[in-house]
Amino acid sequence: MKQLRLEPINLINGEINIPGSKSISNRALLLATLAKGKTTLTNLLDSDDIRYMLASLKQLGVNYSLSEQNTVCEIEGLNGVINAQKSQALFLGNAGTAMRPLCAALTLGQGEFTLTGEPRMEERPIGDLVDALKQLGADITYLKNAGFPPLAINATGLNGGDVEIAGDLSSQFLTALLMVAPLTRDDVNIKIKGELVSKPYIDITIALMNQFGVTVINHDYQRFEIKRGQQYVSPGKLLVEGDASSASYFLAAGAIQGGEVKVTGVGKKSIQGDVLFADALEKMGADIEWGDDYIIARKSALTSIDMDMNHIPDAAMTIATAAIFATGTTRLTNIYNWRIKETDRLAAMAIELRKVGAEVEEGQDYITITAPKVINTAAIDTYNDHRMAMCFSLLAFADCGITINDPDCTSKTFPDYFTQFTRLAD
Ligand SMILES: O=C(O)C1=C[C@@H](OP(=O)(O)O)[C@@H](O)[C@H](O)C1
Ligand SMILES: C=C(OP(=O)(O)O)C(=O)O
Repeated sequence: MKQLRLEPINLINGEINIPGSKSISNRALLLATLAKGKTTLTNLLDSDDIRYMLASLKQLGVNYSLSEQNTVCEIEGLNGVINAQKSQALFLGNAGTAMRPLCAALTLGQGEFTLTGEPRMEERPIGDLVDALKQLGADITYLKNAGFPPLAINATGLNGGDVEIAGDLSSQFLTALLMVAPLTRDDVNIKIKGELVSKPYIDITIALMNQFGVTVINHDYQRFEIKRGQQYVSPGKLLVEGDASSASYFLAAGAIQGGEVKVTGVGKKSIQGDVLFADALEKMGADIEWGDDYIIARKSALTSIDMDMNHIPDAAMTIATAAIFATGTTRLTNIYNWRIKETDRLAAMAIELRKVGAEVEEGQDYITITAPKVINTAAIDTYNDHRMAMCFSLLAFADCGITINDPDCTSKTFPDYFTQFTRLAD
């Protein structure tokens, strides 16, 4: 296994233009496919999760061209649903933002499809989405375990109408349902069962649907209405914002060991909820400056926080490792769904934080972290989870440095993360 040794970093400084948002890239690719007209996406993310979406679209006959760096994509919209003459088997890695939306989108047209993924994808639930799509007439079969990929879809189009969907495991199910709703045969009225998690991701979905000309009426995240007869229309050009979750590592770095770090491509005008990570960091004592299109974090003494992190589950992992550099006990709550992401992140985080000497309490849906008096160096296991690798890079600010096992797992969302991180430390 490859290992990356990060020697102690005494100062981190400078500016980084954050690569495109994963959440926006994959949503925009799918909406551009369904839309009328040609869309040019700029600052598209070039990473595994986006490659799975792009490869699937190609296999489904969507015409697009990519620039040399894979960051500009011109897509010819289908002006409607995806149909396939012969059955198609799509492999979607471990990309939730490809698996869930494509599962829904493929039920809209005609054809036979199978959706498969990496072993971990087969442990990540999709039953709540499948149940909702079945209420609208979808024919979906589980090929291994009920409630989980791989799936077989026999598509004949979706009826509209009233539909209930559980919201308490993942917002991606609702995102997928919302995106297909305008292309069903009737109005769609969605009722959320249970408390919806990760709400800001629904705001991203609705904002992008708006940019493609479709209106969603949101009744306080409990009911959503989508009127029939709406059509996705290309906005022409669409600039993908920098990824706010990816920005979190650099902002935390600035707060712990700046100098100052400026992230560009994401700022106060962002549609991504993960920019609220900067507020959480500020609560810990960081000196934060906001611009329309940038955020700066400067070094300050950090103290612990006790915070509900349901709205920023991905960036919350960065707070967990930043807590090693804060006084007091940090408590991150309402994060049950960390357990069903790339790995069981609550278990993995607890094990790895203990390796560096932290006192950790792992609850079913929370974690508390007390920094050690002396931080130990360790070889951090990353569980094929890009965010485990990236958030533990902050341990390079300890006097003893850190070793990251399998650092290349960042390819899911940020292939050259460690090059960029160490560049700012030079
Ligand atoms: O819709 C999205 O783009 C995402 C939603 C979140 O998932 P959950 O809704 O499952 O928390 C987040 O963790 C994931 O990285 C991306
Ligand atoms: C949960 C994540 O990914 P996915 O889109 O596969 O759910 C993540 O990127 O942290």
